[in-house]
Amino acid sequence: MSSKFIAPTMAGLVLPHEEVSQGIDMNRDDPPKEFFVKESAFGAVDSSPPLIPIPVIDLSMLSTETELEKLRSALSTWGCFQAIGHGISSSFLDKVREMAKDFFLLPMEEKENCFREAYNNEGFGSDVVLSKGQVFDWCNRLFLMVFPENQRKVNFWPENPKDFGETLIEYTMNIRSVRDVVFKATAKSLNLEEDMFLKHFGEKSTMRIRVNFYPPCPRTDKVLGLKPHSDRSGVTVLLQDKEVEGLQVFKDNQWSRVPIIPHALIVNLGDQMEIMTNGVMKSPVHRVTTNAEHMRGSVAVLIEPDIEEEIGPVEGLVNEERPKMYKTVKNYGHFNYTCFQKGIVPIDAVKL
Ligand SMILES: O=C(O)CCC(=O)C(=O)O
Ligand SMILES: [Fe+2]
Repeated sequence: MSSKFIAPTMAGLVLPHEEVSQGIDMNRDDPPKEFFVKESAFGAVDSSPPLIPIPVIDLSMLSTETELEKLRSALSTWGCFQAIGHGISSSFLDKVREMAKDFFLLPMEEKENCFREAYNNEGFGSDVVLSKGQVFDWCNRLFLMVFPENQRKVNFWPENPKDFGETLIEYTMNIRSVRDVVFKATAKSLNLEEDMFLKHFGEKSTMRIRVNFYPPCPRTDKVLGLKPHSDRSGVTVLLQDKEVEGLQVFKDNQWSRVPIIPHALIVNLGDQMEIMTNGVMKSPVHRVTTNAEHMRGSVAVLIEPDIEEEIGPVEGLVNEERPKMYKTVKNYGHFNYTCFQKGIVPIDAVKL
């Protein structure tokens, strides 16, 4: 029914939707007002708040009590950390970064083959338009299901760069091993059975990839690369740009810039892990600022439970002192999407 949309671009950015982009003077230097952030509980756009480093965890040391305790503390305060000792080579991480950049730098005619449909987020494009007055992100993304294999929509997969698909699959398989290590250690740090989270995520746990691309933006004071949000996933593993900063995490009522550690992967808990841990561990609110001179890229792998699995606080984390704080939900991804359409914060809607 809905056909692929062809939107004009501004400063190398595909604009969200024909309806939005119509009437915009493409020769102006300023981004359209639809990109200007509004006042919110998360304060103004500030691209240089304090650089308070998020914790660094060595995944190869998680067999020690000290590192396990650091993990528990990181996830119950920040909800995220920089993972080192993950076993993926720096050269392979660089290859993934290059592959993402090469795709975005292709001429628009080549990227058109991957354009998403108007109301579906799989494929390449800008924000899906969900409501009137929506503020748009200064970001284009390529969003693809990688696992389970039978759910891949290969018609959206780039044919160029040539080894895109192969690299993407290899990278996601590497991240699956990172997931297993993190889930087992997280369970252990909470005195739960080691396979607790892996079992709940199920055999058909999904892994989607979101390749984010932020072109330079002339109004860094008004426009965000990505608005404040917490991830809907169970856990997100993020490969940051090696040179251009932009990610910020909201903690204790203030934003902190996340420093670049070139070889690290950022592990970020999503809402579904906050629910499963009965709020012991956090799904942090984060955002991305823009940069006036440089483009920035990032590659996020979003790991979610099988949509048939019911997700709720796990046994062992609900007791008299800590009663059940979240409802049990199925297909949180869909629930999250409908909340956004109604302007509701998804995680708040499942709190008891
Ligand atoms: O680009 C980044 O650093 C963050 C991306 C992100 O938060 C997301 O894709 O959900
Ligand atoms: Fe995110």
